[in-house]
Amino acid sequence: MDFTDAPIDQTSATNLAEQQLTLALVDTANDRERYAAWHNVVNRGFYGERDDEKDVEFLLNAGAYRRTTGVWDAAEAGVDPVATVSTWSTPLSVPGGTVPTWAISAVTVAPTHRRRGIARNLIEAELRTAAACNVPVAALTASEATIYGRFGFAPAARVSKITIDTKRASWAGPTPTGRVRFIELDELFEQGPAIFERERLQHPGEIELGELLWSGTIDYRPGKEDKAKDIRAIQYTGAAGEVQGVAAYRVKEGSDDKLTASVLHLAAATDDAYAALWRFLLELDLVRVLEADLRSTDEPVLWQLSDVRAAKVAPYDHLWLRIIDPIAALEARSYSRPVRLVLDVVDPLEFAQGRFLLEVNDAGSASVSHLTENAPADAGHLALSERDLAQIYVGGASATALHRAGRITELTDGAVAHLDAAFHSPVAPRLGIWF
Ligand SMILES: CC(=O)SCCNC(=O)CCNC(=O)[C@H](O)C(C)(C)COP(=O)(O)OP(=O)(O)OC[C@H]1O[C@@H](n2cnc3c(N)ncnc32)[C@H](O)[C@@H]1OP(=O)(O)O
Repeated sequence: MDFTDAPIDQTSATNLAEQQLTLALVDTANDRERYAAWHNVVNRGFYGERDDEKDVEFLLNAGAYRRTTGVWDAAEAGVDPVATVSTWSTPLSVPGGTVPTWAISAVTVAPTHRRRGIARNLIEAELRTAAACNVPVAALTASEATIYGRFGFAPAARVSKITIDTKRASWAGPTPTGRVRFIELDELFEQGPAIFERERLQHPGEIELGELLWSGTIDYRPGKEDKAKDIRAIQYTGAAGEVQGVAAYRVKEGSDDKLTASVLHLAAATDDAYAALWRFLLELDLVRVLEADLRSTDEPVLWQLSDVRAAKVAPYDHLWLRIIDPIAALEARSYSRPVRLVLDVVDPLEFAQGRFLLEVNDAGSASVSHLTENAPADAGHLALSERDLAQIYVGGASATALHRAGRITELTDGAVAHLDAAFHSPVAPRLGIWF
């Protein structure tokens, strides 16, 4: 079953009906009024501005492919829902490939209806629907770190906010022979997704970028140029003239009167583009501070500065994952070491519950089976929660650290070290966008 065809989850629909609430999908192809209302409720939920006609036009074109779900209260007049959620299936980059993933976004519950279990019903419905569509992983970016652990999500990839004192550091990286030039925002809008797409597959933790997410990333929507007057865009082309990278930035006065260049996004499909775009930004005249958010925790630019202390790096949780089907999820990625491990996974919501034998061959491919009997004596053995599994899944967390934190239990000697060695990703996972 495709994610767009899946019906509304009956368990949550029944639960919500007890409060005279209706769980339903918005027909984005035919019901413009309801979609516009739904989106304005999302904006209100995140304290954003109301949409105008141009926004609705853009959002309908760029966002209609998603499952647009709302909750309506029979006691409320009009078409505004009291809760919203937007979901779609997307490939998530994992070491060695991608895994189909249920992306969850735009979760809001109106302040008039908060803490009545509406969000719980929405999220659990999405997990059940993803399972029914055979999508083994769910993903989200969280407004607050305290909400989603109870649903089995864990912070699987951290990102960094990097702040560079540009007067202290000069460029110490390579000098590519291609060219950096300014481009208009509509060119940036067109070129970005293809570059991002090439870059995405090199980084575990990234999801596919469509127009809607790209527009949010660069803070620009076609037809809304007036809102983006201060955004500048650049492009790097290689010696043969092919576009290899793009970046967008704003320069403004920071709190201490220093001109600050804030990078909205830098996408580089090659190391040359990466170096050329960072160098351009680092050498902007008059600018004293360069800041870039949603960067990797292992960003090469830190090793391209003459003074490493010129950069402050602040890491934080960003990509949250939830394992729905451990067999499909674990078989979708590759591993850094051959191992034979039994994982006893405890999951209060039962999606990932069970004993699994993970066998990784010399080529790093896994075969995973569900065990109903005792763990084989010749395999390493561990016990962990569904959240621990999600946290280590793309290589963004250390199993050793989770073991020392009292979360992963080692049932045979050395099993944690084997788990760590196998799950390690040479490229630090990251997610360079919000969704
Ligand atoms: C993926 C995303 O879209 S992230 C964006 C999340 N949305 C926002 O931050 C927008 C503003 N906030 C909201 O719209 C709402 O407060 C929501 C969506 C966070 C919560 O909606 P509610 O319907 O009030 O949540 P609900 O009543 O279902 O609570 C479910 C559980 O989460 C807990 N919870 C709800 N909100 C929060 C919170 N902000 N922080 C910590 N725990 C929370 C509840 O205590 C409850 O816990 P329990 O069931 O384990 O006892």
